[in-house]
Amino acid sequence: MNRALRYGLGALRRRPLLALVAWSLPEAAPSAALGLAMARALDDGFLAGRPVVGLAWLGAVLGASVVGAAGSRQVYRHLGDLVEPLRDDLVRRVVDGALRRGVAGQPDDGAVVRLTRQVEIVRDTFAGLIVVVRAFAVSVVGVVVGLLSLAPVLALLILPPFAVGVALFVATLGLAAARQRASVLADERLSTAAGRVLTGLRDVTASGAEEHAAGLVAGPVAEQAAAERALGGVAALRGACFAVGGWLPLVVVLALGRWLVDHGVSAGELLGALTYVLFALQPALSRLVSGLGGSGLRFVITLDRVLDATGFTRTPRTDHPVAGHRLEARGVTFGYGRHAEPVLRDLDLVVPEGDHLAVIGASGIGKSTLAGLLCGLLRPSSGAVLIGGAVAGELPADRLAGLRALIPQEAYVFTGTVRENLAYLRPCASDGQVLAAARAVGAAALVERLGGLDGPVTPGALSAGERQLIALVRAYLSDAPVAVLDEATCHLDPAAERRAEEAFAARGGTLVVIAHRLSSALRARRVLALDGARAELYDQSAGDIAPPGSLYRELLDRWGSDPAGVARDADRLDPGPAAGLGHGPREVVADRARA
Ligand SMILES: Nc1ncnc2c1ncn2[C@@H]1O[C@H](COP(=O)(O)OP(=O)(O)OP(=O)(O)O)[C@@H](O)[C@H]1O
Repeated sequence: MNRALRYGLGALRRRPLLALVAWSLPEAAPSAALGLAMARALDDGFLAGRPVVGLAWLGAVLGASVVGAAGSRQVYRHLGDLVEPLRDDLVRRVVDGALRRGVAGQPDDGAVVRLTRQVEIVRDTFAGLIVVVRAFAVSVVGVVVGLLSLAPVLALLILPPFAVGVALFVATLGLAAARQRASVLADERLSTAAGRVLTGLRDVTASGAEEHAAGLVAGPVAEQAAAERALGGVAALRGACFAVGGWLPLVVVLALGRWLVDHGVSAGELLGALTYVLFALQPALSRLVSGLGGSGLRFVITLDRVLDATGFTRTPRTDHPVAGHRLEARGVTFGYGRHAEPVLRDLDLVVPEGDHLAVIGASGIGKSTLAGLLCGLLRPSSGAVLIGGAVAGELPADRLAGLRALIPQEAYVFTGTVRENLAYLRPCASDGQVLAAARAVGAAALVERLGGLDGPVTPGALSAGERQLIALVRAYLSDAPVAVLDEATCHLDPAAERRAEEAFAARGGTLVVIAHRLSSALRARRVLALDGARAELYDQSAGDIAPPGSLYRELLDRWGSDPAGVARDADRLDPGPAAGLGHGPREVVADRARA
């Protein structure tokens, strides 16, 4: 099935769909009543010399219309519940795709245009499609019920040719979509070719290159003309389908009129049957043909383009089987941009549940990149990153957020109360839980200084270290079993850093620390050392501390180790050029938080 259609069908939520179907049923009443009331009005009323009875039957159509209108009113209320989730999902994909490309060094300047134009087109055409298909189904159900109540023989004469017409039309849709797409592409090619020639018109005239210029656009013009002719052929095919489905039933009933009357079908029933064809089936088929042929094709083609632009491969499943929170990188290679040198190459790593892993290496070696990959924010160029056995980058955002909390170097703090900032990832946390988290991480004094949980937070008035403390409490408090600290304590003094890290280690779950100081690495159970070419893993709990010649040993020797975990700024992990590992020491701001 076409990708866009599959996506559209996948976006239909069961509950709003059922509500829509339920409220559509009353709408079938006018279609069902139409022919039936005509037949009775003629047979029992006007032909029987009882005009009042005839008028009463006609009045019944009005009554049925009121019932149908009440249903329609509800239908439009529920339409939004069906359409808006599709729009939200597309907006999320477009933004997600644009951000991913931006992060990967391929900024997407057209994202906003796609967001505002193409997504809105998809939303509108999707709604139009639902309305058209639903109205068609409602009319057909009404007519089938009406015809069967009127005279089953009439149903046998009318419904088969109608069904053939509909089937033929549906069969042409694939061809129509292909030709419509070809026409759009031909149109784009022509615009490009004409644009090039027209912008150089002065030069073309000056150099007498009219013929050459005409030759440049002649091909695209011919292509566009052929595409339009092909579309004309599709329109003719549609006309033929309508003739079969809309007019053939009428001809059949008229042609067999005499025979029908001889076999007991009354004049009123004949009139009723013709009414069904002319006033219910024909309009329904006509709306379906123009609706599917117009907004339906527009929906498929525009949605296809949006999905292409967002790098869509398949609808994210909401039932990803996540078992636990073990992190795993399998042969991961990642580079920022298709032609950029990979930052990480063929990395294999398993972080079991409950592990405390420190990642060390020179500045710019790829530690933050690894953190982004493990957290599902970046997708590997090749290989896979798994969380709990599920591909991290394919997990829905809310699922991912429930599994891991990433605290970056630049802490995000927003204007609001202290409570809002601290409990952002767990809004239902009690005051006691929030304060306990603040105490554990070492932010109790900061909370007090800010005026308690109801005190105001003004981001600009906080130091970098204070902002980090707030972000740390926020992540500590979250339910996510995996915490990834990406130099999240670099603005704290060593003692404050130690307290925060120890709190996270004691919190339960997995802790990954992109280490800023050797003391951080020494606290971890395992250490992953990166140097671009190598990735070495050491198990400190097994006494496997930095064997001679190892990367880790190199760092320890150069800066001096602190096995007792006594923090000093001298142990920061930013080797200078002398180390042959990095790009020079960065300024480390020892921002002693007022904790
Ligand atoms: N968005 C990006 N686009 C292009 N290149 C990037 C991007 N982010 C990082 N890089 C490059 O990728 C490499 C690895 O960067 P990364 O931030 O992962 O290193 P790091 O080890 O965390 O460094 P630091 O310790 O300085 O934070 C660097 O050369 C960096 O310049």
